[in-house]
Amino acid sequence: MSTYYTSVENMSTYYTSVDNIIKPAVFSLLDGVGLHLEPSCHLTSHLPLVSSPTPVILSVAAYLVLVSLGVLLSSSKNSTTSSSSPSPSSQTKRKDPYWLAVVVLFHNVFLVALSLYMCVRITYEALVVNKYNVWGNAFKGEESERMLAHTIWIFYVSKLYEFMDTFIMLLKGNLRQVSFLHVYHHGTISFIWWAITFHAPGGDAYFSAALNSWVHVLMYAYYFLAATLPKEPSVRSRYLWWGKYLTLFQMSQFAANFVQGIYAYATGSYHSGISALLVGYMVSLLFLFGNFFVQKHFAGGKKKKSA
Ligand SMILES: CC(C)(COP(=O)(O)OP(=O)(O)OC[C@H]1O[C@@H](n2cnc3c(N)ncnc32)[C@H](O)[C@@H]1OP(=O)(O)O)[C@@H](O)C(=O)NCCC(=O)NCCSC(=O)CC(=O)O
Repeated sequence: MSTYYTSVENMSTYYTSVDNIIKPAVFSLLDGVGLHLEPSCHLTSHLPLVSSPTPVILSVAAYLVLVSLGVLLSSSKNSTTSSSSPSPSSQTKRKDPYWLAVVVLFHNVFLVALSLYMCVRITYEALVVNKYNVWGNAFKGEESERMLAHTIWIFYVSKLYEFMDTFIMLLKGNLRQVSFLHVYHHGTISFIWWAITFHAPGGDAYFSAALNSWVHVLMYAYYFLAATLPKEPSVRSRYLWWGKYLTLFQMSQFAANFVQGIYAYATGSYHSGISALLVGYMVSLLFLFGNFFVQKHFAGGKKKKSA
């Protein structure tokens, strides 16, 4: 028992010394680029994973290491089996192990339900309880904003949970899905929402959180269908034809956040550093998703079909 307590104590001392390095380094780096996040918000600073950037930084680092290892392992597995590569017809019949199919099913159902909850709750707290306008809202840190701030915290934590998407892709052997776009998006979005949860979990931040939650209701419903439906191309084109419009909807979301970020920056309604970060980030996502859309539905997609 005492060795257990000693090792817990050692771990916590080790974590504190790591935190003492990472936390000031991150804040001075952010200050250097004009993103002043201190002081922390009193409505969220006591919640887990908020008071310091260290947990989110370590989580992203662990995610990147695991994904790199997963990609290396899958690639070497693919190259050793390439001599006996399966025919396209056997690939369409390839089945995931039962346990993985169940995990994917629950993961997607859970995220549809959670995203729906977050979308409704954030919209209700912002527009009904706090009587926000659609855009141009400052975060005041008032008591009436507590529930909104707490739901934004759930939204931030859900971005860490969404790392599961990449592990699902790797476990299914879908290396094509583990793209730069995907890893860039998953590896950065949690840090951005940590910054918002830490300093200003309300005001105009409600807009992108509510909109993204709504997009994710549809996205995880799409993934749920994609995982449950038979792999025959005729079935997929019959029930998953709307994937193309989902991508366009995601891009419209980024465009709306881009314009909203410029509006918030220009009017000074919300934190200027976070608004500027949002604008730059949306440009990168628009570019990457635009490229994904063209590759999948025009260039690469057409080539694949004719191959
Ligand atoms: C239509 C999209 C939603 C997804 O495009 P894809 O090319 O990945 O779609 P696809 O038809 O190949 O996906 C079907 C495959 O995903 C598997 N699948 C099922 N559930 C999954 C999950 N939770 N995560 C990852 N993959 C999953 C299915 O079993 C199936 O594999 P099988 O065929 O083997 O059964 C697109 O718009 C998109 O987002 N593309 C970018 C890629 C990406 O990583 N997006 C998600 C994070 S970005 C994001 O989240 C932005 C945002 O916030 O809007």
